[in-house]
Amino acid sequence: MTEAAIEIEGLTKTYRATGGAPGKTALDGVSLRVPEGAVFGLLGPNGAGKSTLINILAGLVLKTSGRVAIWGFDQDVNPRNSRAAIGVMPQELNLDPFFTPRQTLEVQAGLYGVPRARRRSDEILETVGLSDKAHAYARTLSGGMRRRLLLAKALVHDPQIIVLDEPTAGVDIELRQMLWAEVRRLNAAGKTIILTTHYLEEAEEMCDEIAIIHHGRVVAHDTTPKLLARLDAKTMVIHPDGEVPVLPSGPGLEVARRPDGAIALSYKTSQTKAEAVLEAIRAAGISIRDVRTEEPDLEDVFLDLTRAG
Ligand SMILES: Nc1ncnc2c1ncn2[C@@H]1O[C@H](COP(=O)(O)OP(=O)(O)OP(=O)(O)O)[C@@H](O)[C@H]1O
Repeated sequence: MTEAAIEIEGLTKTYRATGGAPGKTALDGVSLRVPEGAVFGLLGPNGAGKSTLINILAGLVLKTSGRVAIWGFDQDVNPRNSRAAIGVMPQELNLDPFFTPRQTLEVQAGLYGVPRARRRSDEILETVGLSDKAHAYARTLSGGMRRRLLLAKALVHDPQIIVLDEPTAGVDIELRQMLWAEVRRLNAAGKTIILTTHYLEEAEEMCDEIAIIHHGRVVAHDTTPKLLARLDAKTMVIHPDGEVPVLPSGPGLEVARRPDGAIALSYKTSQTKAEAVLEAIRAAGISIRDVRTEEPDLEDVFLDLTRAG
């Protein structure tokens, strides 16, 4: 088994009641292991507890109970080392408006105790495409540029683990591509990546492993292919040659007409073989002009797990 980049055991967080608002349990016994070198997706509906979890990892929110170890360092025993091993690109675009990108990175490097000789501010600005803005005030940067700068900030102390909290929410295609290319590059260089996203297609494409959080609990955690295999559902879509007065039928088959004239036959791959589906089509006297299959995607898995409640 690969080493764990992050190990979380029985993590809970209850925000205290304030000014009339009741207390809120945002994390309710979360246990997770993020393997070294993974691109790990943290998914969940709004309010599921993702930001709370990330903020605890980043040392910005205090947990109520449980254990968190980052790069082998227990947060309670070794807070400095565990903080040094992780860099977080937050969701909010909060930057000091009077610092230039270069100053921002230098200040961040100072906070993390990176010696001058080992600072790479110019190189990092180049990587995120901000070299020409190195000396512009942060308040003059566009939203996309601020996001690039936040990523740059997360990289300053060269952490082993990089957390990106919804990095591509509301960004244009060019920036999204740059961010994903950067994630791939960092991962190829050996970094462990944790990201939250609302774009399930992206999680499906980018992540080796995915955990789905719902109401502060982990409701699923698996490799992406295994998570997708869970639904065990397939749909065969055929375009018939000619009229189809009677739809095919058979055990375990759900059959429907589509508006474009296609016929969709859904079945569970564990119970029904494709051959049996084809047999049902032939038995109904249908000749097939065209056929394709549809498999469930992450969105189906996600909805299946989070729909109830
Ligand atoms: N500082 C706080 N005080 C009280 N409750 C909070 C606080 N921060 C978050 N919560 C509550 O904890 C729960 C989890 O919030 P969190 O922000 O972690 O969810 P999330 O999964 O990141 O959601 P989103 O995708 O919308 O960012 C929510 O019910 C939220 O209202």
